[in-house]
Amino acid sequence: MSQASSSSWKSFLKSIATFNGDLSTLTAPPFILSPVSLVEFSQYWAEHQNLFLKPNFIDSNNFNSIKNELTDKDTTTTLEYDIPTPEIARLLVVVKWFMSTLRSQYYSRNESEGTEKKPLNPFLGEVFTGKWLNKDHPDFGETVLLSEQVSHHPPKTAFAIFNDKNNVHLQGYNEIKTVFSKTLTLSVKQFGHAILTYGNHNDESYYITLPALHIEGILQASPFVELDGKSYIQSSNGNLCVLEYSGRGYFSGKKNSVKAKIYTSTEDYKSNKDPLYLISGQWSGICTISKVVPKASKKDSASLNASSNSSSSSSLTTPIIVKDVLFLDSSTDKKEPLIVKDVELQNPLESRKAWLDVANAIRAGDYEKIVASKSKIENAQRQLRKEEEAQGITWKRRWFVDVDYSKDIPIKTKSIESMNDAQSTTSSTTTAIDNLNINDVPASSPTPIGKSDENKDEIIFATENDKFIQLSTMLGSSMKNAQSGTMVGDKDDKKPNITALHWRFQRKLWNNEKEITA
Ligand SMILES: CCC(=O)OC[C@H](C)CC[C@H]1O[C@H]2C[C@H]3[C@@H]4CC=C5C[C@@H](O)CC[C@]5(C)[C@H]4CC[C@]3(C)[C@H]2[C@@H]1C
Repeated sequence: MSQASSSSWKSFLKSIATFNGDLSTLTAPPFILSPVSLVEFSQYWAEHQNLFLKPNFIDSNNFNSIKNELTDKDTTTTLEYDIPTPEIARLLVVVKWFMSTLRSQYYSRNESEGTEKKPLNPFLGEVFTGKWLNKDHPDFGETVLLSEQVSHHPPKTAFAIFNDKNNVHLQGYNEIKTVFSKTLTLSVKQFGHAILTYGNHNDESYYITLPALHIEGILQASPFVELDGKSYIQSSNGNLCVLEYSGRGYFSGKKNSVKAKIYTSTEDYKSNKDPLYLISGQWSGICTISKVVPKASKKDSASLNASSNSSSSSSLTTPIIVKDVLFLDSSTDKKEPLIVKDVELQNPLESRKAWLDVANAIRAGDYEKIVASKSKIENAQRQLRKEEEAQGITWKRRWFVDVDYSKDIPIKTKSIESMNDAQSTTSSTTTAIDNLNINDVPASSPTPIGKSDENKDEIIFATENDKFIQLSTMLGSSMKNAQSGTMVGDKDDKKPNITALHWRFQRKLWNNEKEITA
């Protein structure tokens, strides 16, 4: 009997009818449950270590060699035009890395288990750590992954991925809001973002917004993700990549379709100029790249039109797409395995140890045991919250703090600047925030608006040269807690009383960590 016609799936679909927005209230049948917790999903940001670290090795001496990697499988056809600058070469590889993460993030359960699955809902304070050893690439060195559930109501996961040998670090956080459509498609809006920094290139940074998505196929009990709308990669050197997603029936009629356009400035994008490159295909498979030869400027085309017949003038008004060559095949690009400690060596807060009984029950398809072992964890959490409430304290986040970017709250540069002076040469504020001691925020500072009830006392303030402020300003995107990719002036950006709190990694907290190792 197909799963779709099973009575358990039918009653599950009925329960969706009364869905209240909190996914954890839905008890899905065992076959759709994943034994993996959502806190593990942060690993999907860097499984392609070769692409994640490569921009670090691209500089003014070797940047044009990227062309040799943008070739067709027959390696005879390469991208015809030279890469214009090292910055564009690095952005092309950052885009290649980002597109490789999409297959990991949104397709890997389909690949390994046949369909999308419902992940375990992490408890507050749940952590997941691991390492990519990169043994085949001594020049890479190790990359560390830290992931922490910084909020349970609503669920928010913060992550930090760093490679000290090459001074490359990625940090970010994610929150989702979900709603079912009448056709039982689950629409998912993402909140949060990621910031990628290449320290060896003068802290060159990339602000990465998170795409919206929806889950199709729930009715047929074979769910899969489709990405929607646009997402952005804004570089601190001005270059920009805009990605646009669609499913079957849109641009190419294929599922998991994506079009990415590379611009040398956000202004070019906003004034509808031609992109430098067009990358298109499927984020779960093959994408090709083409050089876009810009339309002639109005003046040129007018003079040329005067001397040539009308047929050639049409060639001056539309960009010429020069030859598609292979950009990325995310289904074959090599993944580096993440090394995770054995469960016996894990702390009780570490995901695979905490969920061990539940994960085994899910793998055994033992419904009663799933319910019993899950409620044991949930009851223990409820008890913890009650005790904290009674003592008037809140759960202490381990490696992340909530930074307030509200413009209307004075940015406490004094105390932070004096902190910075003490640190001598730090340039980027992420370092300042990394080393900021959250007790240094003046007690007199007003409690910023709209604190979530789980983290009243962990707010620190942004400082003026914060990467997030710089990059959001370049992109023109909202710094508030609006859906990822919202632009300043959009409806969501103008909501009254909307907060501007974003989770930030504090390296000092990890350096002082005594109980948990990567
Ligand atoms: C709730 C109804 C239900 O259980 O239906 C079962 C179906 C499996 C569909 C619902 C689940 O689908 C999962 C897909 C998950 C997203 C996958 C990838 C990411 C990217 C990552 O960086 C952040 C998290 C995110 C957005 C996952 C969020 C949770 C999703 C939507 C799961 C759904 C519960």
